[in-house]
Amino acid sequence: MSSAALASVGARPRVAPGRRVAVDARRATAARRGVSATVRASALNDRIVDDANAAFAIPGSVEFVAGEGGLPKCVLTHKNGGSAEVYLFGACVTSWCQPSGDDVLYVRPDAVFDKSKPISGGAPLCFPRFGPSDEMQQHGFARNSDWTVISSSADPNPDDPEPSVMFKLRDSEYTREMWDHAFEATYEVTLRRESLRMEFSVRNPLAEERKGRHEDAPFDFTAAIHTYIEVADATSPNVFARGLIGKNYIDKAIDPNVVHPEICAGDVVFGTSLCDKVFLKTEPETDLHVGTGAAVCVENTRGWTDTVVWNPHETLNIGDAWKKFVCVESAAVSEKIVLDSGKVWTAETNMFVADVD
Ligand SMILES: O=P(O)(O)OC[C@H]1O[C@@H](O)[C@H](O)[C@@H](O)[C@@H]1O
Repeated sequence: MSSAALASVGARPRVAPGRRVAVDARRATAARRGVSATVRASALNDRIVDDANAAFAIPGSVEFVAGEGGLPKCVLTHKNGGSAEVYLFGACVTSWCQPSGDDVLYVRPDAVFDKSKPISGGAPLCFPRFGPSDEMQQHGFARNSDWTVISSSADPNPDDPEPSVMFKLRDSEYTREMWDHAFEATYEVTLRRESLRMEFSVRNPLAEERKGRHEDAPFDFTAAIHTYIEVADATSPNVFARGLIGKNYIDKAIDPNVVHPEICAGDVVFGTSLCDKVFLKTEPETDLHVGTGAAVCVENTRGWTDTVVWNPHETLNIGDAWKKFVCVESAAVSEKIVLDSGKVWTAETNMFVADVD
């Protein structure tokens, strides 16, 4: 060790031995608390998995297991070998596998499964705000909340069941701190032979159902299913989104508050810079050609009005992983949805894979 280094070690402020012990003791207590909080969280997760299995498991079709970080997730399995996985945290679909085992969805390498932030990947649900907001976190609190399971089924045909699970989220102290409205949201995910169906509903309950909580009043919201789709290489000319020509779009990479949207003149390609485009009043179907001779078709069969296409390019700290996905998002953002008391708004997305070569 050089004398300069020795001098700097010696120059450290001295801590009185008693104080050091106190600090160490506090650290040890905090560490013990951390450990017992982790143990408690893990016991709670196990109980949620057990309870969900007891109430909603359907052998061979619907099962609940501990996923990444021990978080509870639902696994839907189709007789044809396909499967889908949905975390109760955020009601986030993180996987949709074809019978071949290929996953259509993409989970980012920086995704964490400890509830410190939404799951970054799969198909996070954005509600009651899409994008940044003064009232709450980006894309709303739904993807940051624990949803509960309320039903499952494997109807309609026992010989060809379509496994399905439904989740519910209601207002809580946490949500009302940001958005002071009573609401009930449900989200149903169904694995069909050829497709994945996601139905999202929001209900504004009547005051009489919530004694003393609130008065009948409308609320407004925006929403989206923020689907990450895996692609071969986003920089390839064979990777593009089709179905948006002639639609007005807001280029958020340039100005999210633009007044006069541009008109889409061709397929949407990626690779040169951030792509963050909100296409307004779109047709039901947008096809993402993923560069393998297949396209993932995102069909907004009900409710959704708009389509967002996002590829971050190098704006995230995820190395080259930005080349592995493109988001095609079913959205209701061009006009806020206004929902009166007693009314329900429903939107449905159906995804399927098509050969394009
Ligand atoms: O990192 P987040 O919060 O999941 O958001 C990712 C992106 O989501 C897209 O839907 C938005 O259009 C982008 O502006 C945003 O950056």
